[in-house]
Amino acid sequence: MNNDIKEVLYSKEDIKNIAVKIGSQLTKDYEGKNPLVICVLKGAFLFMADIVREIKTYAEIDFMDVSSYGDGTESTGEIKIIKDLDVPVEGRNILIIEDIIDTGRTLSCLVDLFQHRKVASVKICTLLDKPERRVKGVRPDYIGFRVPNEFVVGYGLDYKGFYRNLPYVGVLKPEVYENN
Ligand SMILES: O=P(O)(O)OC[C@H]1O[C@H](OP(=O)(O)OP(=O)(O)O)[C@H](O)[C@@H]1O
Ligand SMILES: Nc1nc2[nH]cnc2c(=O)[nH]1
Repeated sequence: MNNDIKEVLYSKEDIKNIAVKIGSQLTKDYEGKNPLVICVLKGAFLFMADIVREIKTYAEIDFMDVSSYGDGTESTGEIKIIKDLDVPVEGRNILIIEDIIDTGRTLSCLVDLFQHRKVASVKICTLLDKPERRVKGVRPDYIGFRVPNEFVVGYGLDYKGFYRNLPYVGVLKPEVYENN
């Protein structure tokens, strides 16, 4: 699997360090606010697990499964809610955890949904931001790294279901796409 990677962009250590840094900021920002921290599945599962352990104040967690990519690397422009939250969100301080923001369609849809559900606040924490690809005006509040306009995999991010279990974020070799 490692042989399919052209370049490692963020190592396991880079990711650990940024999770500690963002976690410490979140601890300060959410002290006394009892946030509901929401993991957007599947890609954010590893970042969620790392980031919540760095939030050193009371926080509840929940999961949503949302899909915006039908196959491979191209956006379909459609957002599907596959699994909704287990708890009501009215009046809550919501912190959405994402692995990547690309076109912004997924987050734009989610922020609208939470505002419609009358939350007290909604903020976004993403490991990766790819601002060059934005078609919706979504601005994350906490960003791990700004990535170039390349399709990245690893640390939760997949290509056709694979590579999520890589401990780092990297770029696939072109021949991997060509052979698929
Ligand atoms: O900004 P956008 O263009 O909307 O893209 C970002 C979304 O794409 C990825 O999810 P994906 O739908 O691939 O599902 P997954 O997390 O299950 O891999 C990622 O986890 C974000 O949710
Ligand atoms: N795996 C992966 N999923 C994405 N979804 C939106 N952008 C990306 C990306 O660069 N990699």
